Formats: sequence, structure tokens, C-alpha cells
Amino acid sequence: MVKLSPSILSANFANLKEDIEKVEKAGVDMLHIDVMDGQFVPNISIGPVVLKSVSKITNLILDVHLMIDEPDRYIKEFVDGGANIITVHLEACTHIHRTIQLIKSYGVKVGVSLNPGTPLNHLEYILDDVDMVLLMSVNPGFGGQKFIPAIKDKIRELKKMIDARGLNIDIEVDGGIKVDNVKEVVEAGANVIVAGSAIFGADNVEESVRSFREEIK
Ligand SMILES: O=C(CO)[C@@H](O)[C@H](O)COP(=O)(O)O
Ligand SMILES: [Fe+2]
Repeated sequence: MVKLSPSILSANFANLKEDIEKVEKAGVDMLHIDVMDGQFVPNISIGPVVLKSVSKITNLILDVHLMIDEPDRYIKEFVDGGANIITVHLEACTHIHRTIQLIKSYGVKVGVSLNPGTPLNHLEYILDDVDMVLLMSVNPGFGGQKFIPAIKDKIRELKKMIDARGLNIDIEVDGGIKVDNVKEVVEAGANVIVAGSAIFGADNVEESVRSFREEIK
């Protein structure tokens, strides 16, 4: 079953409750929360305070994507804020193994994200420890960018690595996913789809979610 995780980065922050209710009603599975520190990525978004408020108004799985340097400093805040899965960037962690263990110690799920230019072999010694791998299909920092086609091969390779080890790990793909390319991403092996501008930016959110579902069923 492929899960949809719309990114609130493209929501209207002055109207967040209403926007979240719309996607929840439309039947999405998760809510993708993009956290940016202006250091690891050239943009600043939201943090644990907003997450905490969001957690009080939705039953969706809170899928927190941390685009921040040395995230160990803030893991507890995001756990307390209601995160169900916390994904960190491999490139932002000096001791990725330690960060993974720290997240797990709080009893939440853990994901590791790779930028488009980071090779899959960096996962070699940590793959067995994670619940999800998030492959970026744009360079992180902004919504509304164009999907990088080479990532489809990367998804296929990752799927092979996971299957070869007999693991049950989600493959999330994030960046530039629209109704007209989601099928290729799913066919390549992704089972968690992030879409920001294509869902929250759509004129009709419900219709957009329905179209995504049609494509990936
Ligand atoms: O993490 C990021 C960007 O860094 C994403 O989650 C984007 O917010 C996805 O937006 P679209 O590319 O779907 O508009
Ligand atoms: Fe994201």
C-alpha cells in the first residue's frame, strides 16, 4: 500500500488548521513536516512549537523531515512535539549511527535521508537500523522544484539493497512529485510519496489527492 504524505511547506500557514483538515478528509496517510534551519539548507521554516500545535489538531502520522545540522540537539523537542517518525539527513550528522540510536531510544520511528548527490553506499552499515529511507528528488530547501529524473534509478537500486537483505523498510521520495510522474516513482519502488505544491498548492485539494490515488492504485 502506497502512502501519501503531503508537505505542509506548501500549505497556507495563516490557515494551517483548515488546510490540514482538508488533506485529512481527503484521505491522506501522513503529514510531512519540513524543518529547515537556514544552515543545512538555505531556507528557514518551522520547528517543534508549530509541530506541537499541529499534533493537537490531527490524527495523521506526523512525518518529520529535519533539514538541520547536527539534529541530535533537537530530537527530544520533536519527540515532545508529537513526531511519529523523525528523518534526519545523513549529510547533516557527524555520528549518524549515534543519531539513529538516539531517535530510537525515544520509541519513535527513524528515517535517514539522502540528498540527490549522496551515494547509496553510505547506507551500507546503517540500513538494518532504520525504518525508512527518504530519497530527495530535489536539492532540499524549497518546495515547488523540478523532479530530478536520475533519482528513479536510485530508488530501484535502494529497493534491490533492501530486498537483498530481506528488510522491511519504507522508501520515501520527496521533491517535485506530481500526478503525472508519481506512477514512475512508485513503479521504481517508492511506497511513501511526499507532495507539497501538488497537493496543498492545488486549487482543489480533494481532487488532487484523488488523482494521486488513481495513479498509484
Ligand atoms: O523537503 C522538501 C524540500 O526541501 C519537500 O518536502 C518539499 O516541501 C516538497 O515540495 P514539492 O516539491 O512537492 O512542492
Ligand atoms: Fe521534505
